[in-house]
Amino acid sequence: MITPLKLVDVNKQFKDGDRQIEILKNLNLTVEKGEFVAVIGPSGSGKSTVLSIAGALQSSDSGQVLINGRDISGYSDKEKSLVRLKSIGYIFQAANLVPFLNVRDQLKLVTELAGEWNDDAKKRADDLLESVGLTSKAKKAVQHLSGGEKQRVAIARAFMNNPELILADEPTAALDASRSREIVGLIAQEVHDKNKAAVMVTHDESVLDFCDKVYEMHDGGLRLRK
Ligand SMILES: Nc1ncnc2c1ncn2[C@@H]1O[C@H](COP(=O)(O)OP(=O)(O)OP(=O)(O)O)[C@@H](O)[C@H]1O
Repeated sequence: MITPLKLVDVNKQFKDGDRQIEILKNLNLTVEKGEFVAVIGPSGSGKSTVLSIAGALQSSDSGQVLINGRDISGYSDKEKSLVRLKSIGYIFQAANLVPFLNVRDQLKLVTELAGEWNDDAKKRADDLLESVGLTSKAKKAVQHLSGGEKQRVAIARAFMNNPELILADEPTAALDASRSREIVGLIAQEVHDKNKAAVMVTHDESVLDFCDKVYEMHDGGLRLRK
């Protein structure tokens, strides 16, 4: 079985004035198919940095980043953008939708970019909208949706290109408690039903019961919380 995400001895430093700070130190993380993993930890401990390295949005200084078994560390920008488009679905704190497009067209857009807007994709868009409860709003411009509805569109969009890996950075930050559980429940459902791998960065302890494993940032690495 191919492992969707494996980080091996990843290091990352940032410049802080004239000194270097080590944010990630020999960090290791493996996420298998069907696994929904949470990463928690104090502000500034490096959670978003882990996610953006796993998502080919920034590079590590050293170590391996294996997406579906292939080390992307040495990939060109063009190769990395292909991995981002086809193999990874992103869900951010703000849903980051295109305001003037309707709900269904948000899903169409990412698949058109991948050159795959065919009959299968159209069916997948409709199935995904149904699974997040938005069939009746498919033609509505997203600027008129509530925060929770926008986040549900973002979830459907993240799954649209059938990526093996889903990365979510504080997906509930803008939502109240009951909407937060609804949103994370939907991510868990998609991950488990479709055998995807997902990593969610969060500070929201009330949604951790949806996750199969919870890791805490500790001294630049990750440790499993019992
Ligand atoms: N591009 C950058 N240049 C310099 N420093 C950075 C950069 N990106 C992140 N940092 C620093 O690295 C540290 C870790 O940032 P990161 O955003 O990963 O933390 P986090 O755990 O996600 O925090 P939060 O919970 O507040 O979002 C912080 O001190 C941050 O200021």
